[in-house]
Amino acid sequence: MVKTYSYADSQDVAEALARYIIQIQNKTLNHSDKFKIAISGGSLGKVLQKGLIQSPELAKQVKWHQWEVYFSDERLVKLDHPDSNYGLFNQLVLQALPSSAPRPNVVTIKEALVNETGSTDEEIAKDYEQRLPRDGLEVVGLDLVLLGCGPDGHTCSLFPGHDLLKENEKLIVYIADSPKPPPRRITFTFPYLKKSKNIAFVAEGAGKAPVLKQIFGEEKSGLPCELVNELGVPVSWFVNDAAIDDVDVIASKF
Ligand SMILES: O=C(O)[C@H](O)[C@@H](O)[C@H](O)[C@H](O)COP(=O)(O)O
Repeated sequence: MVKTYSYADSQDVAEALARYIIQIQNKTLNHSDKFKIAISGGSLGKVLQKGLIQSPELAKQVKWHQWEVYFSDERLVKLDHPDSNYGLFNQLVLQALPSSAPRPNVVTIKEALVNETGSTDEEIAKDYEQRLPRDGLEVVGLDLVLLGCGPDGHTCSLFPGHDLLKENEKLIVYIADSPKPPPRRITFTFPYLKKSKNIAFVAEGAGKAPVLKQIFGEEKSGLPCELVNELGVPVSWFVNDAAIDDVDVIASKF
C-alpha cells in the first residue's frame, strides 16, 4: 500500500508528482464531475507550480475547472497573511496560471472568524468540517491528499506526541499550541485522512533523510507520517535521492 518514487533531480520529482495527480484526476473524472484534492503548505506549492504549470505537456492535461481544493491544514491568519497556506497556494499556483485558464473552486477557512484572541478557533474548525464534501449526510474522503513531511515527522498540523494524534472522532480540529509557528491552526485528523482515496507525500533534500530513516525503519517510530502510512489508504512518497540516502526503502519511478 506504500510506494516510494525517487529521482535525483527536483524537476523530475515535480513532474512525476504531476503525472500521478493527473492520473488520479482522470480516473476520478470518469465517474464524477469534480476532482477533490487537499493541499498542504511548505514546499508543496513550488513543486505543484513546477509540475502542473511550468511543464507544458502536463499543464494542458490539468482540468482546473473541475478541481475542488481543500487544505489539509491551515494557519488561523487572514488569507493574505504571509503564513496562510491558502496565501501560498494562491501566490504559487493560482496566480501563476495563465489568465485564460479556468480557476479551481478553493475551499478556504472562514476568514471572517479569524480574530486576535483565538476564541473562535473551534468554530473555524467546525465550519471547515461542515464544508467537507458529502454523500447525503455522510462526509466523504477526498480523491487525493497531498502532504509534506516535517523534519520532526509531523504532517498536516499533527505533531509528534501531541494529543491530537489520539483524536478518533472529529474530522477537522483546531490546535492552539503548534510547536511550529504560527501556533493557531486547524488540521485534518487521522479519522479524516483515513477516508482519503489516495495520499501522497513530497519530501526533498538531505535534511529529510534522518526522519525518513525513522519513518521507514524497522522499529515503530510513532511519528505522524508513519501513522499515515499505516492507515490502509494507498500512500505514495515522491522524494529525491538525497532524502532517502541510507533509508531502507525500495524506490522506483512513477
Ligand atoms: O502548515 C505547515 O506547517 C506545513 O503544511 C507543514 O506541515 C509542511 O508540509 C511540512 O513542514 C513540510 O514542509 P516542507 O515541504 O517545506 O519541507
